[in-house]
Amino acid sequence: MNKIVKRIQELSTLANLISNDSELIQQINSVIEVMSDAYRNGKKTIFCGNGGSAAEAQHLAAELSGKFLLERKPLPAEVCHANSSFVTAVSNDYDYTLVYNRHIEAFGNKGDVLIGLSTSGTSENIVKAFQTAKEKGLTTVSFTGNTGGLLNELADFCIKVPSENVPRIQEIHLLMGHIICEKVEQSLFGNE
Ligand SMILES: O=C(CO)[C@@H](O)[C@H](O)[C@H](O)[C@H](O)COP(=O)(O)O
Ligand SMILES: [Zn+2]
Repeated sequence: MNKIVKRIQELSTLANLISNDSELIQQINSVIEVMSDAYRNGKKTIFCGNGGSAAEAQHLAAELSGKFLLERKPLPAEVCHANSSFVTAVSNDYDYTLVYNRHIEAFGNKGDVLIGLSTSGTSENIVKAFQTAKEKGLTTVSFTGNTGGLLNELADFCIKVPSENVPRIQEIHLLMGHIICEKVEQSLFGNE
């Protein structure tokens, strides 16, 4: 089969699989409720990820804090890697695995929601951030691949994409993130 067609079909097969996964759909619904409640209580969302998942994290944060589908007020959302001076200083003076953890120490507050995107679920900087987030009373949500890795046990909600294919998992993460942004926006501003 043509490689291009094969890749497209991998994604559509995976999307089809999760569209029939009632447990996963229920988890997405729970995350929408948790985030909407957090915003109603004046809290924020913090996203984190590495590599392509860092780009997805900041993409989703911008949908909330900038603009998505509705005309409405901005919702506070940020990523752990946006300040390059902070990232380089903490990496240089301490360790890269502590960067996101330190961001949560500095900016995470009880009732905020931390969303970590990690295909393996084992990225050490995300794991450490989740440990600190738990101690500080944030609600933790992970988007992972099929096993959930270490984040499966650590996160309050671990949404596992049933695949080991890193780019396809990331593409589904973005789909789920977009759905969550749409529904949170709808739940907070839908009747305005
Ligand atoms: O975008 C990609 C692969 O599609 C890469 O940049 C990928 O995100 C990086 O290798 C990450 O470091 C992988 O981390 P994780 O998903 O295991 O947490
Ligand atoms: Zn990529």
